Amino acid sequence: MSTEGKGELGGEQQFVSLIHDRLDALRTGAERAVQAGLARAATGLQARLERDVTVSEQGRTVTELDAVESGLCFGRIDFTDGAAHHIGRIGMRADDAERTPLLIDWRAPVARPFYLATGYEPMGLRRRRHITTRGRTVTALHDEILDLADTLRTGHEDPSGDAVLLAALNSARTGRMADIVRTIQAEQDRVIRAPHRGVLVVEGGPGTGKTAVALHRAAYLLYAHREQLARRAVLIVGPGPAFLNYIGEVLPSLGETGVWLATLGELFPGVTATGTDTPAASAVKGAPGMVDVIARTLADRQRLPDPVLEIDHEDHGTLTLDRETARAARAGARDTGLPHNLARPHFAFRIIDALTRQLTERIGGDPYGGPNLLDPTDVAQLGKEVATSPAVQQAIESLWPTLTPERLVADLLADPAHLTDEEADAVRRAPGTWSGGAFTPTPWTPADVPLLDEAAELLGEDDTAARAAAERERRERVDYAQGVLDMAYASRTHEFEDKDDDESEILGVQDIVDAERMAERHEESDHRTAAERAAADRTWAFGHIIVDEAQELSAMAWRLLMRRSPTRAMTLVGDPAQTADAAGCGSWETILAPYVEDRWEYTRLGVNYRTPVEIMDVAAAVPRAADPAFEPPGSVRSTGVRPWARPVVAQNLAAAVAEAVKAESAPGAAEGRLAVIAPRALHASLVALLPEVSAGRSPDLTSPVVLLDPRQAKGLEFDTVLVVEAQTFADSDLYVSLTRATQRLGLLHTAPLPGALARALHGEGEAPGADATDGVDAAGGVDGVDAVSGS
Ligand SMILES: Nc1ncnc2c1ncn2[C@@H]1O[C@H](COP(=O)(O)OP(=O)(O)OP(=O)(O)O)[C@@H](O)[C@H]1O
Repeated sequence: MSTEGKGELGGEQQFVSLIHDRLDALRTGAERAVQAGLARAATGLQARLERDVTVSEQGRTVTELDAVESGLCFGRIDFTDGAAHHIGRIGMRADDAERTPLLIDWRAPVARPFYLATGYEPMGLRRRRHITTRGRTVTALHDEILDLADTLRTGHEDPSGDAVLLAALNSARTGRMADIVRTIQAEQDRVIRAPHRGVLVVEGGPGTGKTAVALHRAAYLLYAHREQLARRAVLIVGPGPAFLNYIGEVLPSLGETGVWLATLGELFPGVTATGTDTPAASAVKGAPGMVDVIARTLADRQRLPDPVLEIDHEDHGTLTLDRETARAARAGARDTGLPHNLARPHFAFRIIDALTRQLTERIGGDPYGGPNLLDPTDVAQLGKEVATSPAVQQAIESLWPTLTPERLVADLLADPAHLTDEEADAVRRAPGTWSGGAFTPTPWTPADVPLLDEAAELLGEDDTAARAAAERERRERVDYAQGVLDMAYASRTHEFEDKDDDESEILGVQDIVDAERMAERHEESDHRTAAERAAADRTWAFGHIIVDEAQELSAMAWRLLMRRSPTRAMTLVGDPAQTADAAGCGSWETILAPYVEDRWEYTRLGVNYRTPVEIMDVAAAVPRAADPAFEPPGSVRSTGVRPWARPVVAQNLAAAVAEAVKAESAPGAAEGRLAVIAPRALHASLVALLPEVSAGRSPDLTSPVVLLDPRQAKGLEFDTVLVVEAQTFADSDLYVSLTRATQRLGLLHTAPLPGALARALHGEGEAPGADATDGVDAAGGVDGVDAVSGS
């Protein structure tokens, strides 16, 4: 056996320094281009356009290059045929004539053996190397020998092949999710690189990497289908603002900034959903029956006179509109099949026509039964007068009002019809409150957003005025562009003029671009990314949609998402055992059948990378109580630290939590971040005793101690978790809360814990202390050992 390890670290250091120099050069180039662009006085349309495009594109490049700096190169694969590639966050080429590849993008097909090769299936590899860096310094190498006949050794061998993975999993959390690009596991890689078309469902228990995989899949899809997806944008839907903050850095660290991360509550432009619903309200609002309820509420707004409507026409006295005439007009408008606001002119036309006939009859009617005395011009004039009469317009508005989605849904919630009494009571709410002469609208909730979207579909947007304005603007741009072209023609060079135009090979700008095209190009100079434009457009069709915690979405939410995904290119990740929302939609079959029937793929992730086995054994007792066959995903780690539980008397609860936080933050306990997960009703009292804590709707997760309610904890993770009053949590909330810790878990409770959980904590058969005692004293120190059971 020989060793080629001498100088291996030095060799890799040389390479890493080289690619960082190259990164610097690329960044400097982009920064200079931005500076030069900003300094350039661009007067013409074309020049302005070019300048703006350069500044925004190069600006984005600078941001992207900055973000991939850390851990730029993390791997190397050596093939048995002597070829070798370094793998990194982005692809880079040398600045030579051949543009020699330096660093291979982790998403490139050639990088795949880095993630998939095994001793059994080496995929042509002799060796896989993990390169660990701090800043620009190489600090460690871990080599796996995949060609068993290979006797060369480097001195950096990692026989188990999981040292880098375990180091990543054991490292202290930062409050921001990190990418897993260095250690993607084979089952995850297959999901990440699955075909872009169609619906892919990825199911897996807590900590199996569903979120990580979803994010890396977005980056992969953008790499593999850049042309298409950069234009149509990728949307990732996550459960809440705290979660989006938590995952916000992953995609930039992979060099991707063009993905829109949003909660359901953000998917209706112009509406910020800051309100919350009771579980009963969200269940009613999410049910599929709401489609019918909204449609019927809208139909109610298309009213009929009862029995007649008297219209006081300014010039011609009272006109009467009877129920039958209005009904015929309504039927005609409905028969157009157009949305409400677009069908309104059809209704109005029929009403105006009927009223004009009435007036024509009154003014020109022959009492002896002869033909009407008015000629067609008089009738047309009368029609005009009727149509422009404010009283007539008002009558039409009262029967077929122009509606906004906000108006329709607010009215529905204020006075819910077509629901059972119980459902109506659950959702009923005032549109707002008056105070000191000012009206404050009731905030929208996330469950309102799909209702607004549904209403918007039924209402349609009367965009006649907007389209006319857009056409006016376009004409102005064309005229301006024509002016620019005329000037360009007038100022063409003498040489050019000396030549016969037809034969000339020198093309002027007017030869290659006409005014229409130039105006279009100006319009294209909307420098927002596709993701930014998509965020502002309710009708945007996304190139791909990824839904995290997909099990939470209601039937109404799925309707909204499917509208945004006409091609049905979607990745849905979730875990039915963690379903918390009462409106959560049940099985994947139920969710997907209306949209794709059974044409969807299903895959499972089976390894838990987050929660050590000691914690998972306890957490699994919760779903197992309802389903004895329940099997959690197998944990990849064990810490030797058992979760603890401590009963406390109610009046001491906040003090006991503060004490536990202190003890769990002391040297010797886990480093990193600690979360207290407690019912919202306790937050005020806990905040009072935890001065350093970050709490609220979107707490700062990078703070050492964070206070969350169980719903906010969804998708997050911390080194240490303290669950307070677990016995009050719904099962799924409890399961989620218990599976958030990477190192240590403690429970504080003022009443007995659910039996199955207590037994798991205390060891089978041992009854927990049901009566609360003063836990602070009884705890006898929070050393990670259960003070109650004494285990
Ligand atoms: N291949 C991997 N390499 C390193 N870390 C990983 C890997 N896969 C997952 N992890 C880590 O495991 C933890 C759990 O991952 P993630 O949050 O994606 O799981 P999840 O399935 O979405 O969990 P939950 O459903 O409980 O929210 C994260 O810290 C993630 O970085």
